[in-house]
Order: sequence, then structure tokens, then C-alpha cells
Amino acid sequence: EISLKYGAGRLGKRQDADMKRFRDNRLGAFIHWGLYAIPGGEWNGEMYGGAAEWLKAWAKVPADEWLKLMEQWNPTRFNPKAWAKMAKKMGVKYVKITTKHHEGFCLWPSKYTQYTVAQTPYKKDILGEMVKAYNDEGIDVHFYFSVLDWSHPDYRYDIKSEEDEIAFARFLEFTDNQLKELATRYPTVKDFWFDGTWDASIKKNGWWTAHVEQMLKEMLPGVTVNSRLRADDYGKRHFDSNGHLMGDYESAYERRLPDPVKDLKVTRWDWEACMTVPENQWGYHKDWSLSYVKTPLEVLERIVHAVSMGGNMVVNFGPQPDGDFRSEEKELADAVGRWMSVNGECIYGCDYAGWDKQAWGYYTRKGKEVYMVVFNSPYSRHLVVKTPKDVKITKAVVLNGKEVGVKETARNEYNVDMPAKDPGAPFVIKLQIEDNTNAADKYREALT
Ligand SMILES: C[C@@H]1N[C@@H](C(=O)NCc2ccccc2)[C@H](O)[C@@H]1O
Repeated sequence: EISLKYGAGRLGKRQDADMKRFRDNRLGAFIHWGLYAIPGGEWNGEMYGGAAEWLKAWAKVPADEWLKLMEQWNPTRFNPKAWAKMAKKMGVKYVKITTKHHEGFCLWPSKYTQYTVAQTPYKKDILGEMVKAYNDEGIDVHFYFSVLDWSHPDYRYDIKSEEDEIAFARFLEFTDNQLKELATRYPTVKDFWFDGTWDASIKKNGWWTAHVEQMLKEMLPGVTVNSRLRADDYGKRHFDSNGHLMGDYESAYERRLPDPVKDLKVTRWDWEACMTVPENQWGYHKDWSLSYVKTPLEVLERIVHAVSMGGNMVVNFGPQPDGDFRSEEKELADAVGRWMSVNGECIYGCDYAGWDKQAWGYYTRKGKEVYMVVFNSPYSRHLVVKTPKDVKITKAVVLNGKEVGVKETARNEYNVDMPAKDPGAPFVIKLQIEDNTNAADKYREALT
């Protein structure tokens, strides 16, 4: 290993109570809300198919013109209590809120910039209202924070001169001040999820990313920080030059997931995926017909897929400029919530089971209980299960339902019966297992 000053601050998974809570929460929601919600993907009468929160870039809008949108920021239908109830009903245990996206507009009244809610017709501290409402419902709040800030004259994409050095140093101090402001004003925040850290300017300042992680952890003991913040001495991101994960969990799975057979390496560390409902829209876009919109079942499968590999999943919502949600998002929250209310025990507090994935779906595990989450029912009406050596299945029960038959068919192989009446929707079978490490071996390997 090479010696690093700004590499991983710790080896292996964090096992303290705050990290266990982060991990056991498993299901979160993203709220992407900013000035970009107002144009919703349309500029000067032209509709842009790219991500709505990047419209400023797609339509090549100068920062001062873009920030004039602040004059229209007045979400009259914003009801933080209703938002929190919707999240509670969906069964999310935490919500990640965009405090400031790349556009530089702050949802809190920051005293380090004039581009904040305080300078809009709405005036009030919208971030504070959200934090209180979610916390009052027992939902943890995580802060999304974009280091990249298109509104700030001192931001630099790269450092190519003394002038760049001096300007970017001012920018990093500005960013430190905003982060300290957030940690001071909202001390119940549990996590900082950094974005907009891919530019060369940040990679050349790995020291600063290590300083930010340390600063936040000193101010808020137990707080978690994502790997996307971090660059090491050599500009390596997420994993340092010795291959060790930086931050507390990997945050590279954005709109994609690790393969349940080929990418089992991710089970060695904590990770959190995030996903959009359309193909690539985080902020509100007027026209969702421009790309495929995932059904609630497709969203649910991604949630289970992540948990089955020891990860968290954050499902994105892009609130309308008026402060209400579009119907597709309300319906999604409702559908996921209905499923979670019956089957959530296979998600919350669960982890990778360590069993070979089968065609019918995914395993999750909590202690000695293994859950089969069935998305594809087989024509054979038998769910094939292969257990690791020395593990036997002793019982199988449909969650909130009846016991189903289990037949041993070969060494460490079983047929678990489908429930009598196919539930017609993804369902969960809870297995009781026995770890018989020194069982008499009654099977003989074939001589070949
Ligand atoms: C969580 C998402 N991250 C932002 C994003 O698009 N990142 C990927 C990206 C990185 C570099 C150029 C374009 C897009 C999106 O705007 C969301 O905030």
C-alpha cells in the first residue's frame, strides 16, 4: 500500500449506532426541488429532453438570467406536513433533500449568498419547515449538497493559474461556511450526500474533501458522509489509491445497480443507490412522456434488488413549482407504501443473505431468518432454493400468510411450494433455517 494523507479515514464497515440506523433504514426518498422546477424542462418555448435540473446547461442560460427565476419562487401549495405524511405512508425511513443543487439556489436563508429562499416571494426557511415536518413523523433527514455551484463567480472547473488558485480557495471557504451553517442550523441532520464533485478542481484538492468529512463529523458526531465527496492525494474518487472506500458508504450507483451475480464485491461495504422514475429526471419536468416511466413494480424490484445486495435505495421525487407532487409520484408512493406495510420486514434491518440468486427473485436476511422475495412465479410451481453447505431449511411461511411445503431434493437443494393461490403480486416467504455445521453427511458426490 502507498502512504496517503487524504485517503480512507477507516477500513471496513462502520458498526456504530448511527451507521447501523443508516443501514437498517434501507429505504429513502430523494427530494429534488429548486428553481429548475419552475421551467420544468422548457425554455423559450423549447422543450428539452435532458434532466430538468440541468436545463440551465442544456439551454445555455447565463447564471444571472437563470437566477431571475427566484422572482417566481412561491410554492403556494407547499404543505410540509402533507409531504411528511406521504413519505411516512410510502414507508421511507429517511428523506434526502437538495439543500443547494448545481444552480446555486439555497432552500435555506444562507447568509453567504443572495441566492436563497429569503430573497424570493416565499421568504420563509423552506428547508427548516421540511426538516421539522419529516422529523416530527420520525423520518430522518439527509442533506444533498452540490459542491459545483453555477451561481458563484469563484467556482473553477480546473486550476490552471495563480488566479484560479486564489479564486477557488475563496470558493472552498464559501462552501465550508455554507456547510457549517447547515450543520449549525439543522443539527438533527443525519447525513450529507455530496454531488458535483467530479471536476478537476476538486480532484486537485483532495485535502479539502477530507477536511469537510472531518469538520462535519466533529460538528455532528455520528453523521454519515457519502463517498462521492472524497478525492485522495492523487485525485482518486470514492475508493482511494489503495482501493479503500472513502466516506461511510459508496454512492456511485446512480440510476444503475450492481449485478446480483457478477458484482457481489459490493456486499463487502455499505452502499446506497439512488434512482429516477423516468429514465433521467431528478427535478420536475413538465413532460414525462419523453422517456420511459417505471411502474411501481419496477421501482419495488430495484428497492429489493439493492437490499438483497446489502445496499440502501433512494427513490427520487421532483416536486412541482407550486409545492404539490404530480399524480404519478403520489400513486407511486401509495403503491410502494401498501406493499411495504405488508412486507416491509424483508427490507428494514435486512442485508445480503449470501445465497446464490435464483430466477424467481431475491433473498434478504435478518439474523437467522432468510426472506425469499418472489417477483417471477415459475411454471413448475416450485421455488428452487440452494442453501450454503451445512444450512438446512426447517420451515417456510408466506409473510402474513400460510405455511408452504418445503421438499429437500438433493444436497442443499429444496423445492419450496408456491402458495396455494398465486398472490398475483410480488410476495415474501420467510424461511427458518438450521445451521448444522457437523451434520452427518448422508449424500455422496457422484464419481465422475
Ligand atoms: C443525483 C443526481 N446527480 C446529478 C447528475 O446528473 N449527476 C450525473 C452527471 C455528472 C456529470 C455530468 C452530468 C450528469 C443530478 O442532477 C442529480 O442531482
